Amino acid sequence: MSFTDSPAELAPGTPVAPASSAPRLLVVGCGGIGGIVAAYLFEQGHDVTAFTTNALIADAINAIGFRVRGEASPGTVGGRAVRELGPDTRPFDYILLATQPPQVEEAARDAVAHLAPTGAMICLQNGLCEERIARIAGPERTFGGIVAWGASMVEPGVYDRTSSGGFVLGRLDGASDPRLDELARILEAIGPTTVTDNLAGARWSKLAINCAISSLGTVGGDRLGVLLRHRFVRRLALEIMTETVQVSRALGVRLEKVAGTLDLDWIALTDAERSAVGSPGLFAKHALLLAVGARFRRMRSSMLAAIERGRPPAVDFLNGEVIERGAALGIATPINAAIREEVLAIAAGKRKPSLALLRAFFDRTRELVGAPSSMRPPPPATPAEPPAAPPHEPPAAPPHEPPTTATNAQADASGEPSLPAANVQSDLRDA
Ligand SMILES: NC(=O)C1=CN([C@@H]2O[C@H](COP(=O)(O)OP(=O)(O)OC[C@H]3O[C@@H](n4cnc5c(N)ncnc54)[C@H](OP(=O)(O)O)[C@@H]3O)[C@@H](O)[C@H]2O)C=CC1
Ligand SMILES: CC(C)(CO)C(=O)C(=O)O
Repeated sequence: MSFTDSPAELAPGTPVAPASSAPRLLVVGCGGIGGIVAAYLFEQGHDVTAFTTNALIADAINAIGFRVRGEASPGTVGGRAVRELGPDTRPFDYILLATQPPQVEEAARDAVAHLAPTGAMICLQNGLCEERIARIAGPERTFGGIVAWGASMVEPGVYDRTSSGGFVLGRLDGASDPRLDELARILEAIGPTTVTDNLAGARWSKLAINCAISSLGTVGGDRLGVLLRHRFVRRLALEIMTETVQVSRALGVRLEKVAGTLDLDWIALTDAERSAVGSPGLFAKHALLLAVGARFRRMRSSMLAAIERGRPPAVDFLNGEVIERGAALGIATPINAAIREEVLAIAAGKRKPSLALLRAFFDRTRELVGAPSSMRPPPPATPAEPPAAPPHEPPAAPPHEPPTTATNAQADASGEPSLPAANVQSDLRDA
């Protein structure tokens, strides 16, 4: 592939082929995701440049390298981070955008001059950012890259991979593209990577998860495992995901399973489940979320991390998208709207994230959903459950046992405290 000095947008439908020589890769943003992606790419010997606007991060990486720990970690990887890209920089074939959503358009505008005419920018952001980037780089040069694993930057240049998982790549128009296949082969070193012809379906499924997990994680101020042990948190997650699924269905989106297993269409609450408690279906959904919480227990909301670093939260790119698109379609999204307000209050310093704050949020929002509270007072064997209890009791628990996956909560490779099976059983009662 030959590079030109003035990369330009491709006309729609222009056939493109991957670079015939080793592709040049640029990672923009060296926080949790970008730092780990860059570390793996350096480790694999790719032609990669890591770019950050943050001097502390660049200095730490340039002094010691990328220090990665956690799931399948490569350890410390030598590599450099730059804070400037000179005009003579050779164009890149793939620019992986790894900023938070509020900064992604600015980052793309700054980087687009360095994108090869036949290259592509990859949105690693949660939300629906591809549409924004396509306006900057052109739809032919915009790929979605759904990140199905978790990461945190614990200090500049020090990264914690909080779960395994890979990527789902795709184009907005769903077309096949040899560049997607090439990129998938490159990213496979980080985790299993698939190419989808239904990017919208995969994006909306991930959006439903982030609207719940990232926002509840921000208000609750803790890791996923701790939060999802609480029935009221799972109930909120189900309500937020249900609203999101309803909007996506109205938009005609065919939802994809997340990581090939988590089926958002199935997990969305039925009308009966929204207003009643104690059905076997609801019990199974709680069991699934409990299993997800056990499997991904170390995940921590990147939105909470951004707020802690004094950055704006991505909530308008997550719940905000659902609220806005729902309003245009006449679909009510009261819990998404309420959690957005709560996140903004935290970002403004008016509230501090905590489990008690999340519990108060749950109690306050019961009237919005018109559903009876499904929470009975915590059983004595579950000390983690907060004391505030709704006044009335739910119907008796369904008779059957939760799926075995829920009790797998004890299996733990990370050294994090695990959830005893007895607690899982009692916690699932009265789902
Ligand atoms: N963390 C996770 O587990 C997951 C995250 N994601 C998505 O990945 C994205 C990144 O998340 P994460 O890595 O955790 O976020 P971080 O906040 O840890 O990292 C983002 C980094 O981008 C830097 N940055 C901001 N603007 C620019 C710019 N214009 N050019 C270069 N760098 C810039 C920030 O600098 P500074 O440090 O100065 O703020 C920060 O270091 C998010 O959009 C999130 O939606 C998806 C799945 C999982
Ligand atoms: C890892 C997860 C799901 C946790 O909220 C996430 O995507 C994020 O924080 O951005």
